This record gives sequence, structure tokens and C-alpha cells, in this order.
Amino acid sequence: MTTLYTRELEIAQLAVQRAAILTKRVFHEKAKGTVSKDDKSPVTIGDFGAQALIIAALRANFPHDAIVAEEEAAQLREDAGLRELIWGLVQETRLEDVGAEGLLGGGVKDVEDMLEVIDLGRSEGGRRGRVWTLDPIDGTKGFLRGGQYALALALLEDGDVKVGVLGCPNLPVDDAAPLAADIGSDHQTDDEGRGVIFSAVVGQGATSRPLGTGALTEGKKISMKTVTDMASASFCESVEAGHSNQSESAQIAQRLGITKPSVRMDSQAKYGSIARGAGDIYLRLPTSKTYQEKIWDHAGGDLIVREAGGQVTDTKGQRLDFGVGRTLASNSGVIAAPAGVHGQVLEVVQQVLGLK
Ligand SMILES: Nc1ncnc2c1ncn2[C@@H]1O[C@H](COP(=O)(O)OS(=O)(=O)O)[C@@H](OP(=O)(O)O)[C@H]1O
Ligand SMILES: [Mg+2]
Ligand SMILES: [Mg+2]
Ligand SMILES: [Mg+2]
Repeated sequence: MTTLYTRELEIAQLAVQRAAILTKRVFHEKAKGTVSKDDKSPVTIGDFGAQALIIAALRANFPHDAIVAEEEAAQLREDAGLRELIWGLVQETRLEDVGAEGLLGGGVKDVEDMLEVIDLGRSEGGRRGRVWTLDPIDGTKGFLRGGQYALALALLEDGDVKVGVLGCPNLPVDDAAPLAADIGSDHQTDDEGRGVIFSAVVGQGATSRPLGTGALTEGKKISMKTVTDMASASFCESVEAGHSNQSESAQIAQRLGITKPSVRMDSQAKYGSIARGAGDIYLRLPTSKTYQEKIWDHAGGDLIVREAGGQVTDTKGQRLDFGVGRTLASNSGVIAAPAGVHGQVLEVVQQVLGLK
């Protein structure tokens, strides 16, 4: 009998939900109006705090699993003020539901233990065994401007994504809500109707549910839209021009006959948005030969899109390979689209990039 990953999914979702309580609090109390990620910036506090809370839950429940996470504690070891600030937040953050909080177990003993917990995320990853990958705040720029960001957690087994969870505090709960660009939208004063967790287990489909503050509420199956007419399709890409080549994506859209402008959004909220049919295609085109994408920026989204009826490859048409270490060293770019049109999109991407 195959493993159902029921417990992994539940713990991952609750851990993400709890950490989102911290990131939202940090945003409301500290982040408004801040624009950069300097040493003491709110996003730094949110990054470390969320990483500590999520890894503490993984340590208590799955003590033998390896973890590949974005942040490491070195900076905190140097800075007592920052360390104490984060420790205060970590201690105070609890799920409202006592049973749900109890399921997460363990906890963090003291400041030193918090640093150790953060550094449990330093695994090199690889092809063997169970490896969790975590981005405590994906889309740091989005977080700071009150736009899209995600708490991203996934479980790999022998290099394959088995469980993916994306907590998106600023996306609409409603799967049918229209896709909105990050820039120019003002989410900063309005939490109502926002906050969603996307999740998927391999072979079991993808789900969305409201991002609450207590026990998990019931999930709904999500699926990608079937694209029958490219003229009305929509595509998402990064906000930052340095993260994806936007002049090439514009040419690709034009050749495909897509008439709408791209929706530019930070973070893996892009994967969640196309998985629930709010958008159709996610393009991330390499901007430099040297930057290697990180596994925590894609693992959860990759599984959620594939389980919702999509295909995810790089620009060479190869599946993303999460088993080569902390980066996607053998891939280049990302093309995520409904299975029915992925081949057509890939073809045009390869023409425009001169790959064929
Ligand atoms: N040069 C370069 N090229 C490609 N990707 C890069 C690059 N530099 C950073 N990153 C990673 O991009 C993550 C954010 O991706 P997004 O798609 O959200 O980008 S954007 O913020 O919307 O522009 C971002 O994740 P976070 O650090 O978690 O925000 C980075 O891991
Ligand atoms: Mg990231
Ligand atoms: Mg991050
Ligand atoms: Mg970062």
C-alpha cells in the first residue's frame, strides 16, 4: 500500500497557517511603508520567525527528515536585539485552536534552540530519502508592499515532490476571484476575504481552503481552466524584471495570440492562481546564465499545478528536477500551463528563445 501522506499534509498546512499568523502580524505592526530588505527589516523578522515556527513543527513530528530552507541563523547569532525580537514573536504565536496547536507539538525551548531550529534547514537536499523544502516568505518584495507573498513548504521523497503547501495571506479566498496584478493594488488595509492555503498530495489532486488561525477548515478541489482560445488566455510572470525575461515573454504571448497584458505577481501565488483557474499560464524565462533557481521557490507550486491538471517543465521541456541539491541546477526557466496547451506554449517559447 502506498503512503497517503495524510499526516504530513495536515502538519504542513497547520505549520504554514501558524507561521502566517506571525508574518501577518509583522506586516501590520512593522512593515507598512518599508521598502527594502536591510538587516533589521520586517521581512527579515518575518523570514526568521516563520522559518523557526515551521521547522519546529517538522522537528517535533518528523525528526528524521532532512530540511532545505532558505534562511540561516548566522545573522541572528551576531545580533542580540534582532534575535530577542524574533524570539518574542515566536513564543507568542499560537494557533487559536488548542487541539491544532497540540498537533504541531514540540515547540522551541529558548533563544539558542530557536537558532538551532532555524539552522536545521541547511541540508544539501538530493535524490535520496525524505527532504522538506521551505521558503518562509517567498516574494519578499510583495510582502513589503502588501502584495502577494507565500509561505511555501513541500515534501520531497527521493527527489519527487509528494506534498506541497502554499499559504498565500493576500490572495482572495474565492477561487473564482479575478486575477489582479500586485503592483498598483492596495491590499494594505484590507484583510477581509483574503488568505488561502493551496495544497496537493501526489495522486490525490489539489485543494484550496481559507487560511485561518485555528483548526483547518474544509478544502475544495481546484483545477486549471481548459484553454480553448488563446486570445482570452492570461499569463502571470514575476514583478521583478531581473527574475524573468519580460521582453521575451511579451513576444511569446504575442505569437501565441494572447491579447491580455501579463499579470505580474510576486511569489508562488502565481502557481496557486493558475492551479485554481484564475489565470492560465506562468512563464519564468531565464535572465542570466548564472542564476540557478532554488528548490524552495518551486517545489510546492510545481506539485499543486500538476495535481490541478497542469504540466510544469523548464524551457527545454524537462520536468523540474528537485533531486540535484538546493537548486534546480539541471533546469532553466519554468513553463507552467494546462496540460492541453503546454506543448503549444513550449513550442513557441523554444522558437523565441532560439532553442530550436
Ligand atoms: N536573479 C534572479 N533570478 C531569478 N529569481 C531570483 C533572482 N534573485 C532572486 N530570485 C528569487 O525569486 C524569488 C521571487 O520570485 P518571484 O517570481 O516572486 O519574483 S518577483 O518578486 O515577483 O519578481 C525570490 O524568492 P524570495 O527571496 O523568497 O522572495 C528569490 O529566491
Ligand atoms: Mg522565494
Ligand atoms: Mg524567501
Ligand atoms: Mg530571499
